[in-house]
Amino acid sequence: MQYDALELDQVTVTFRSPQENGERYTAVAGTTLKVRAGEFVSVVGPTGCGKSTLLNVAAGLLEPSAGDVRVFGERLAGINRRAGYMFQQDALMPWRSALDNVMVGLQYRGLPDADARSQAQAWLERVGLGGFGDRYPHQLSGGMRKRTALAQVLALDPDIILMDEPFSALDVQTRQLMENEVLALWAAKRKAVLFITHDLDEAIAMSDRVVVLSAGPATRPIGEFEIDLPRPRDVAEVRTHPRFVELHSQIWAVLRDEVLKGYAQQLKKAA
Ligand SMILES: Nc1ncnc2c1ncn2[C@@H]1O[C@H](COP(=O)(O)OP(=O)(O)OP(=O)(O)O)[C@@H](O)[C@H]1O
Repeated sequence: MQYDALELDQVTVTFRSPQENGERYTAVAGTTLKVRAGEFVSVVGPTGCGKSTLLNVAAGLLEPSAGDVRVFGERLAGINRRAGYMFQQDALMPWRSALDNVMVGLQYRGLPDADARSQAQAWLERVGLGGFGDRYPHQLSGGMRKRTALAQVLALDPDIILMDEPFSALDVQTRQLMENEVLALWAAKRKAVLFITHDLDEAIAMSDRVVVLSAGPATRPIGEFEIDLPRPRDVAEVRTHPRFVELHSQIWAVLRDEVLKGYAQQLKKAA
């Protein structure tokens, strides 16, 4: 039997209020979500609905209040060692060069320095940064830092890649370049990907499947769509495909009300 790479089974996450007044906030409720081996799944939902919370649960950084996480059929306890995680913000160490940043995970794994260095260099070349290994993060552009972070994750050859709005801080052109690069790398290695975004166009262009979350509290999936667009895809070109337009309007019909609810909640919180 082939297990799913990742399975969130009836996951609920309840946070205690930071004010210590005993209040609780259920961010995610009874969520079941699966990513098959080699599948690219995006999760979209309104701002603040619980997307990062779900990813943190999948990474094993946050223990669900109820429900289970299974990784290739095994119940997850602690950190998900088969997953690599790419965050919204840069997670590069500012005091290490790009090469040293990519090397560090390999060194932690016990690889001799010379091997770690040559593998890290090969990954930097694959993401187009072969000549930039000696630069420090502050000497790199936003896109280059993202490429370094990508090399850092991919160098560890994880079976599952978790990405939390990794390109949201980039300008549109750099973002599309990065999206295409991720798709090309993914096509070569076919890892399971769980990709979080609030950008529906990005989700459709990249994915095999898009899962729509409801507005919080007690967020849960309210729609799931197979993205049957041909591959390989160019994320800019695929947007003009008639099927893309059709899928976009189908998914937006489900997402729209939730986005409005999410927005109204944000306004209430801010008042
Ligand atoms: N550690 C925490 N303690 C209390 N509440 C939290 C905690 N982490 C998240 N929350 C709340 O849970 C909800 C979901 O947060 P989360 O960051 O998962 O949303 P998101 O969909 O990723 O948001 P965004 O789209 O803005 O990135 C929010 O209302 C948030 O305030």
